[in-house]
Amino acid sequence: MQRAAHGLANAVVRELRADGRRIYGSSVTVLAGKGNNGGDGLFAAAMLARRGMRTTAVLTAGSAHPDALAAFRAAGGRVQPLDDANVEELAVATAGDDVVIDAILGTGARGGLNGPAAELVAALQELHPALVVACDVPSGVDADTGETHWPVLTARLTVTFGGAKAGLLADPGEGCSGRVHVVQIGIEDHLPSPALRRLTVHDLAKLLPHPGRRAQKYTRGVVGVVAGSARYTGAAALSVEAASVSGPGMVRYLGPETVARQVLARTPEAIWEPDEPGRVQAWLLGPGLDGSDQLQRAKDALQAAYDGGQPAVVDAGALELLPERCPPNWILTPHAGELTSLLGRSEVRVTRDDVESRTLHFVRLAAEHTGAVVLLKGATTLIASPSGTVFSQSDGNPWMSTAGSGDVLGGILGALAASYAASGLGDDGPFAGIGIGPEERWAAVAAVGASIHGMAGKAASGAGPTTAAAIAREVPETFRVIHKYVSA
Ligand SMILES: NC(=O)C1=CN([C@@H]2O[C@H](COP(=O)(O)OP(=O)(O)OC[C@H]3O[C@@H](n4cnc5c(N)ncnc54)[C@H](OP(=O)(O)O)[C@@H]3O)[C@@H](O)[C@H]2O)[C@@H](O)CC1
Ligand SMILES: Nc1ncnc2c1ncn2[C@@H]1O[C@H](COP(=O)(O)OP(=O)(O)O)[C@@H](O)[C@H]1O
Ligand SMILES: [K+]
Repeated sequence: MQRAAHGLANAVVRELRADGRRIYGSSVTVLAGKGNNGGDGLFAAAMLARRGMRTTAVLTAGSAHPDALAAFRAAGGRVQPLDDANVEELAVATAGDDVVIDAILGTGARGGLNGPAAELVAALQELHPALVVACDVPSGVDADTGETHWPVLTARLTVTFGGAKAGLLADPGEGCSGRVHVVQIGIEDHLPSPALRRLTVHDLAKLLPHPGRRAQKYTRGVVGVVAGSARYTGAAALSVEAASVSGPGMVRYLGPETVARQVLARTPEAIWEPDEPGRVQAWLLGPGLDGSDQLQRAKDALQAAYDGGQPAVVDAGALELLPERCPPNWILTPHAGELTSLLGRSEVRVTRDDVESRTLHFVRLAAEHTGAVVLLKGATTLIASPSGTVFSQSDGNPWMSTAGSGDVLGGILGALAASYAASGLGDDGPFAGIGIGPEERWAAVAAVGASIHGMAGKAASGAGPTTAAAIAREVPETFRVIHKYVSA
């Protein structure tokens, strides 16, 4: 607990300094519950008091961790028990402080806040405190699932102990957590392996396909794309362009001539396949499909992938064409609305709101039911393997929620699937090197794609508007940025 508190106090100090604030004389209020989470918060506040901060503890449950409370008092902290009568007064006072530490509930919570603690947090959320730091997990967020019991005080920083909890890496919990800082407290060897895995740029550097010296286009992987229609020409143009710049040997486009002309005007490297397509190592099926001809092409391609054992990235309109059970090297890419329909196909009746409030649960369920990798798009993208592993990537920014952004993701994924299918995901390759087992490799491939898409989008956006086309154009530079980490 001392290590955790120390890590928390240090993180508060760093955050204040980064804001250009002095530590001495600044004010901090810790909202302390009665369990160990409150204990961590009180010990941390005692350390901050000894560094000259003006400290207040609001005890939200009447009692508090006895040793931590004693340490806090001994360090000169002021104690304010919360009750029905003083909620408003304490909310206003707390919101005026330089720092608020949320240490009401941690991993031992059952359900969310209630009574005066809930009222205090709801009032504080409205008052927008300058800096909120959550202890271990924002109170009200389920540490195991990311499901939230409102109200929750949105943190700028969550200081968590031992390892990043799943609830900090899946929405809506991630949306309440701000940046996540992990403090090692010496119990890591005894913790179960984390339920969610996030690939870092160092992982990507190891995993990205790299053409060997004697590479030629057919050894690097060919991706077949069935996308677009007279109505949604752009989806074809964007997904083919994105596929083409994501490192395959070649892109074959299947679709009507009118659309193909526009696709080729943008990406002359692509090959139009009016009739029987040539061989491919992977498929991208679905962006912007409309009309029976394109649906038929997607159906035929899906059948070819099924029979030939090729990976297929299945998006948008093609999600309706899936068989009941998919091969484990297929990657389905629904957004929350499409996941709702996908689950409906296996008799799981949910609304989009249900999916958005339990992202981890439903993405896992969809992978279980379909047998495929399911990539749920959103601010945080979750990728569930049918084997149970879930990756969480959050590399983009909200400017990426723009029409066609998903088509670009599809193109990136299709190209990567072709590259990996051509080079093999081998037993002793880079995936094994970073502890990714054979049964979770296609999910890892999808996570690589989601991460590249996010990084490219963030680079294209900076901190302002961007377009899907700009995201695609940023992909080659994103590969170069990642490759710089190879020797780092
Ligand atoms: N584990 C470790 O190795 C380490 C753990 N560490 C720290 O411990 C934290 C976990 O501590 P914890 O187990 O004491 O639980 P915690 O989250 O403080 O709250 C539970 C308390 O609140 C109560 N309560 C429950 N639900 C409630 C609700 N809805 N509304 C109101 N009250 C509710 C419940 O009381 P009950 O209802 O059972 O009487 C209980 O007393 C963890 O997040 C981390 O900060 C670190 O020090 C590093 C090492
Ligand atoms: N708030 C957000 N922050 C970061 N990325 C986002 C956000 N919202 C959406 N995205 C990303 O943008 C893409 C949107 O895809 P999709 O919903 O299929 O849109 P479209 O069909 O218009 O292309 C996804 O990759 C998703 O992860
Ligand atoms: K907390």
